[in-house]
Amino acid sequence: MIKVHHLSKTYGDLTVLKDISLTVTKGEVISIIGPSGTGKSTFLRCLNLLEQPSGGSSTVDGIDLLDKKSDVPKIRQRMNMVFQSFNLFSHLTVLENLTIGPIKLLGMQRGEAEQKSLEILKLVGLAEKADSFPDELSGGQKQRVAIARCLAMNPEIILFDEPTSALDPTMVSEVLAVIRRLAKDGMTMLIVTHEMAFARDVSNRVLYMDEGLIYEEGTPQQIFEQPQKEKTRAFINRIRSFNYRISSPDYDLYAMNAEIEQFCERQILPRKTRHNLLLLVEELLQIHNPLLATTTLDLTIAYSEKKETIEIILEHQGETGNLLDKKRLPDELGLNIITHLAQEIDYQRVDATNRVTVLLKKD
Ligand SMILES: Nc1ncnc2c1ncn2[C@@H]1O[C@H](COP(=O)(O)OP(=O)(O)OP(=O)(O)O)[C@@H](O)[C@H]1O
Repeated sequence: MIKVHHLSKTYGDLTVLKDISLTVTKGEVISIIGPSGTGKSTFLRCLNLLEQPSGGSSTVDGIDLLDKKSDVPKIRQRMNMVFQSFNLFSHLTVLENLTIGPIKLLGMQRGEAEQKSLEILKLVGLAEKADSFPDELSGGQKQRVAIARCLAMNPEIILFDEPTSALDPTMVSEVLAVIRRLAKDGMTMLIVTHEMAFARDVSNRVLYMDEGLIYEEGTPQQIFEQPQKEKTRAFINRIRSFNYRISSPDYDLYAMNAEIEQFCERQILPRKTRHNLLLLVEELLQIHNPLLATTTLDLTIAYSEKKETIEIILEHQGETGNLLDKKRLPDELGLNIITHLAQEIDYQRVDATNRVTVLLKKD
């Protein structure tokens, strides 16, 4: 679908992309990770010609992107991009933001464009906001509109440039849930992201970029669990999230806590943060303990260096239900401790999984 050969990009004396080669096939979901300033965004921008590559070649379904005669608007329609900063038209309603592209660029009739756009808004959970203006929406909703607008152009590939970086931590999950849904529906996507837990579970391939190259690539398992090269290892060690599967009510709490302590050490977290994190995890597990008789619990602790946030995610299959719901608890003692330590608590049902996400309060 996309074939990139020896692509390079320089700005004056600065070589940002040295030599990038990549083949993307239909239905692939590829996450691009790596330290800041290593050219991840530049690479995406070169792909849909927001930046002119300095050398190499790049084709989409055989169309040469660097051929001056190629139809750039058409290329951008097929390979549409979602930006960090939403880029919505503030003077247009949500629906108009979606219909303007299909009407003006694809020549679609207004009625058809509106009908299709409403269906897409439903898909991203925002049908009731069709007549709102972007300023009336939260950051997460704006980004979901931006994704819907991108879908309205009926792209074959979507390029996401750090779609959650401009969002408050509490709004990240709603946007990631929409991208997950697209992945499930088979959309081909390239996603530059700093959300490692997400990159790990949504992608079938992960590219680690450094030194102007795709320094290492592999399955999420290979890149996150067994990176082969020194720089990848160092990067992953810095950002890696902690995962622990608990499958019995008699699980070894001490062993798990020791691993969490080790993880905190690697992230160089202050002692008070470690203490609060352990306490929060303990209380959450206490409340969820009855589930262990019938199902497993997946615990993830994700530390974002960039945002300096720690998220605790507890996932379990089975019936829909939020165990942190006051009405379901015999007493509120544990919940009070959790509420005291948490900045935000969120419950979602995603793909038959119950997911509780708790953001640890900052010191
Ligand atoms: N238009 C430009 N002119 C000059 N230098 C630029 C331009 N755009 C990007 N750069 C430089 O290119 C390098 C790579 O930037 P880029 O935004 O692609 O990195 P990144 O890996 O996406 O970083 P981050 O994760 O922080 O977004 C940086 O050093 C940046 O300053």
